[in-house]
Amino acid sequence: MYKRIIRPLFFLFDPEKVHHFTFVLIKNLFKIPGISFFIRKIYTVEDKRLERNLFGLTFKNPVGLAAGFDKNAILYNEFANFGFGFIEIGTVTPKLQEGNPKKRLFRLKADKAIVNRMGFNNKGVFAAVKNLKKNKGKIIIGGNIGKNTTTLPTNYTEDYLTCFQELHPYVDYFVLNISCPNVNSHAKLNDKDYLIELITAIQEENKKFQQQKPILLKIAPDLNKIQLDEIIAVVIKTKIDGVIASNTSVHREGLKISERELEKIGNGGLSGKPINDRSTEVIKYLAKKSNKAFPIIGVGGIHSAEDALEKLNAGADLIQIFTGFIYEGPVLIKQINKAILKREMLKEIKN
Ligand SMILES: Cc1cc2nc3c(=O)[nH]c(=O)nc-3n(C[C@H](O)[C@H](O)[C@H](O)COP(=O)(O)O)c2cc1C
Repeated sequence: MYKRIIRPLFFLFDPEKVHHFTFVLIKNLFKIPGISFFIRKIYTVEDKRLERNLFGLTFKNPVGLAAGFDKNAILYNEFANFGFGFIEIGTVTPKLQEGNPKKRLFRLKADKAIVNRMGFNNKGVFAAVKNLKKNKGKIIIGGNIGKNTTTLPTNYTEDYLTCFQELHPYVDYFVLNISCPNVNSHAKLNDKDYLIELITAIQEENKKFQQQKPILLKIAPDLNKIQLDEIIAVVIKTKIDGVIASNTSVHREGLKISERELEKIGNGGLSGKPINDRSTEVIKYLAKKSNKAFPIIGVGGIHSAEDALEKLNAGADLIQIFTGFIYEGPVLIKQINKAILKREMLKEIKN
């Protein structure tokens, strides 16, 4: 139904408008009595063998919704019914920001991909907190945090700290987003010494709370081996809880879309099928080189159960989807969970 009717209809219109329209539609759909139960029945796979214990949290299953989809924490209660094991809200910044001028979101249909240069458009951390106070407690929530575009490099840490302090009571884990290709001035966030300084400041703040929350680092898929080695060194030195690999890519190799069309689209981060292999390679490298010293959340180009299993085999402990959710629909979550369950059952038989 999704791929035959809903997707072709949605794909006739501007992607950003469709995103907002879908949010209104889902919000209203879930006002119908009994709909949560019905949707849960269709999409959820419940089985103890899908559970994952990481960072002191119990995930009902390893399939999450990646950051950027529910930036302002509007639909996480509703999305919880689609079978996800966790949902990451954000990226939120201290102050509301409009992001880059429109048009800034593009479908590359032949490639099953998206290019976006949204630029951290969000309503600010206080709006997110207001929405998170409505949490019905159905699912693990991650808070992905960043800095405002206009913030001076001297105040980056302050921005991350503000988001961290405000969100702390309302999310289960944190992600420091240091890898968005759509906001300039990320150079400093690639600097190893500054990264250690930032992580340490956030960890110190974490200690002030009665219950400490896990903190992860979200990295780009475009890092070379030297840069990945640096990330490993930073993670080990700071003992940060884990890494999310990866964000969108600035590369454009191997796409089916014509050069002319690509030029018309312009800058932005590429997501979806074309970044699948690169993201898996990054996960594999991090896991192998570090001797699996820290948990990894694998994201980037998962459009099928096979893609998801590949990420897990490469060393991911959990996975997230974004572009695949748009192209394949919510059934993808169920397909992945069923495939993971099948794998667990086979393991049991072998043992
Ligand atoms: C439109 C759009 C907006 C995004 N916004 C964010 C964001 O705000 N913060 C973030 O960490 N990642 C963001 N991402 C990156 C995704 O979370 C994910 O890492 C990336 O798209 C790769 O996964 P995918 O191929 O399954 O889409 C965004 C991606 C897209 C397509």
